[in-house]
Amino acid sequence: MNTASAVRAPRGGQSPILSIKGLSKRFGGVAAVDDVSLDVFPRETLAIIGPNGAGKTTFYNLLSGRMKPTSGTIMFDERDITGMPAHRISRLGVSRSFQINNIFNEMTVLENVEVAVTAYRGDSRRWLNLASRNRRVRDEAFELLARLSLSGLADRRAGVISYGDKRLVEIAVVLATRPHLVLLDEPTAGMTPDETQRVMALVRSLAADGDYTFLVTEHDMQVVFGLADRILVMHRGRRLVLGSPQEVRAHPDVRKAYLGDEDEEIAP
Ligand SMILES: Nc1ncnc2c1ncn2[C@@H]1O[C@H](COP(=O)(O)OP(=O)(O)OP(=O)(O)O)[C@@H](O)[C@H]1O
Repeated sequence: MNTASAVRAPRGGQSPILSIKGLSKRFGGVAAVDDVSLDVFPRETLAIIGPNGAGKTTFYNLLSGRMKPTSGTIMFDERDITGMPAHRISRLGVSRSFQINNIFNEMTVLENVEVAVTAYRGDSRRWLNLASRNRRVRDEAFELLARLSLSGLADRRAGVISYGDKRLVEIAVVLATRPHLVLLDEPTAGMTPDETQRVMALVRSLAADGDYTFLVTEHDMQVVFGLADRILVMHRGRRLVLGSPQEVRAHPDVRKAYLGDEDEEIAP
């Protein structure tokens, strides 16, 4: 059981940070996302699960602006972001990490984070001279690396660090854009058990201390049940069940439609 969920579960009266109504995306005859409505509350961690083809990736593509929905609305922080281009959504505070590593292998770990900090800042610090601007970017990048226990790797070339560390650097790059809503795409895929534990501890501590709301797609049920305050189960594009880990684990439709009869898969 996720003990943090009792503290961070959405409270009555709290405004959602993300409010989705009747969201659909069709590809010809296929409804990849089919009339999904959902509220996500500040500082909760919501896992999105479902079998292959359930619509998880398409759902992320709609939220991050990579695809425009066929119908429905997406409100983020009380602003309508439906169909907005990805760069504008990212500027508003929605950031997405990808399953595939997208950091620069030839640069050091620190430089990778500095690039992200600089890109986020744009020209907002034009008034500073170059030296102090660089120093501030470096300080912020160092701070992020420390937060993720990556300081020891700051001067290593990103191409030579372990796969698990690369994924953590990627999370640092995502956080450098100062998001409020973070979309994590299979954050522990391909990781060793130790690396998986590190990522889980990191997400838990960021969710507990920081001003972050996480959506997490993940196939590893131990990770899902270990991290999530609530779980959305998708099936054939539709919202099948939304509830606490306990509710989802006990729900007969989840076992039938998603997990089949393989009970051990849902019991972490
Ligand atoms: N660009 C596209 N063109 C046509 N069909 C698509 C496209 N993208 C997704 N689909 C279809 O939409 C459905 C949902 O796919 P999606 O990739 O969103 O599912 P998923 O839950 O992310 O699956 P997985 O766990 O395998 O990544 C599938 O039937 C898929 O074939």
